[in-house]
Amino acid sequence: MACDPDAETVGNGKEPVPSEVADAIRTLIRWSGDMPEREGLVETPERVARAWREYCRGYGDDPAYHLSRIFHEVGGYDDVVLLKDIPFQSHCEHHMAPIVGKAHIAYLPGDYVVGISKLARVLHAYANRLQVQERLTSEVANCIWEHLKPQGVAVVIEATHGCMTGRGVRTPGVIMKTSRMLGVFRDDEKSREEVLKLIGS
Ligand SMILES: Nc1nc2c(ncn2[C@@H]2O[C@H](COP(=O)(O)OP(=O)(O)OP(=O)(O)O)[C@@H](O)[C@H]2O)c(=O)[nH]1
Ligand SMILES: [Zn+2]
Repeated sequence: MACDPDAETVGNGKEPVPSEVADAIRTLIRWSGDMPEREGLVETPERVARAWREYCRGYGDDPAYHLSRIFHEVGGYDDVVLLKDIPFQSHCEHHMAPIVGKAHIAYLPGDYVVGISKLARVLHAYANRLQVQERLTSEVANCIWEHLKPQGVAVVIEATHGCMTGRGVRTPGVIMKTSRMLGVFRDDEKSREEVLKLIGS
């Protein structure tokens, strides 16, 4: 079941919800202790189904596509490019609970640069799936490494996990931080220190 990556069409009420999906959500509501037939919950299964299609629209969004329009470096700029504090939402694959945070994506150009919004698009294409934060971090870095062919990539992600706040260990305020460094940011300590200082997180 592929998702349409376009948020304008996914989850906007136009897509029919298969009856087995709505039935599954009714079962979950009943198992949670409520009555799916009561007035306020009658339309909830369809809403929830569409909401999940929207949360998971990344399955229909090819991250590499966003890096398919790259261009030769312009203006002699040969230093780090950083997109900082990119907000994102994802869902953990263990509990399907929200992961909410921000990402910092930096690269040291090789022969190519890319429109800066495309880095955020790559992030969202992977984040809008069921994830673990470590894999999300690696996937974003690897995709940029492979398709932009830079000298270095650094991806740092800081996020809170709903499965640790509203349930389970119930420890609000905890931030999980992950990083993935490739190329010069992995191999050269000075370059790594510089990019981490620029990210400043
Ligand atoms: N490493 C990592 N762990 C995650 C992520 N999201 C959720 N988790 C953890 O996944 C683990 C699943 O552990 P289980 O013991 O199988 O599940 P559980 O009994 O619900 O665990 P508790 O959350 O401790 O109640 C938990 O420790 C979660 O905190 C993530 O992105 N990365
Ligand atoms: Zn979880």
